[in-house]
Amino acid sequence: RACNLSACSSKLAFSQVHPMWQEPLAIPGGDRQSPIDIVVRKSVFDPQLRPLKVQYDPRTCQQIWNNGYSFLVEYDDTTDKSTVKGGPLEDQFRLCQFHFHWGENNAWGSEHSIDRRLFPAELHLVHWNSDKYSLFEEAVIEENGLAVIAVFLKIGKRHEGLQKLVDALPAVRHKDSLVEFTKFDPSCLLPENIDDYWTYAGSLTTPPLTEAVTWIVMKRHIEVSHDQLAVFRSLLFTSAEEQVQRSMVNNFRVQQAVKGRTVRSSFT
Ligand SMILES: NS(=O)(=O)c1ccc(NCc2ccco2)c([N+](=O)[O-])c1
Ligand SMILES: [Zn+2]
Repeated sequence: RACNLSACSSKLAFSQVHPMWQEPLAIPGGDRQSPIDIVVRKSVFDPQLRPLKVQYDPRTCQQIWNNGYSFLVEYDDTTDKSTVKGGPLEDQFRLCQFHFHWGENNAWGSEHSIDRRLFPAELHLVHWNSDKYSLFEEAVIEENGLAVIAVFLKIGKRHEGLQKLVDALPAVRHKDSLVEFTKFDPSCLLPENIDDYWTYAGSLTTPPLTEAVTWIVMKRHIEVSHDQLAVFRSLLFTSAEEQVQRSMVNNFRVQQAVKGRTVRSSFT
């Protein structure tokens, strides 16, 4: 075991962090890109925003895989068992996956920021409009196709619910690795209060960057321990076959221009 590890460590020459991907020159539309900095004093309270209604069934949880950008926990979205509605949403949206973005240290890592404050990591719960479309792939190109709930992570006490996920990560260390992962209820990753949020019209933050997302950014963060987040950083961008392994860190996109958009708040 020890000798294998030493052979393994000599093979893994860790290079410095590369930009995750080249920002494309032409972006579809380009006037509602994500992520953004949310300037609190410029956000507009909208009393018509209703409370979010989140209904997740842990039995729809299927697998975890490393797609070379992040690790994704994927849900069975062939029925309306795990959904979100209300809030800024006119329709019902089905949960298809959740993933995170994080930094190489605790000073940064989130994609959105609040008055320029960055967090060490950010959770994205991705849903697609199942009232209007029949597949995620159809919804991802429509302007009202997706709804992503974003939750900031702060370093603090250990998050008991997250630990089951953290324990599964070594099995998906390399890009394209996948393991079965079941009976995980992602509502344990939501803050107690989900009534206070900001919402704005934006895009996917990785290719294809389509402007299909109603963003719902939670005002309240959740806490995870330093050690739990360190396991996220033990993942790799690279597949097992690649000579040079690169740590999966700083997998966030640079912030984009607000371009006249209004960020609404559900609270005063
Ligand atoms: N950081 S995010 O929540 O905006 C985001 C980004 C990309 C994708 N997917 C990339 C994609 C879509 C179609 C083909 O490939 C997803 N997602 O799939 O949930 C979410
Ligand atoms: Zn994301």
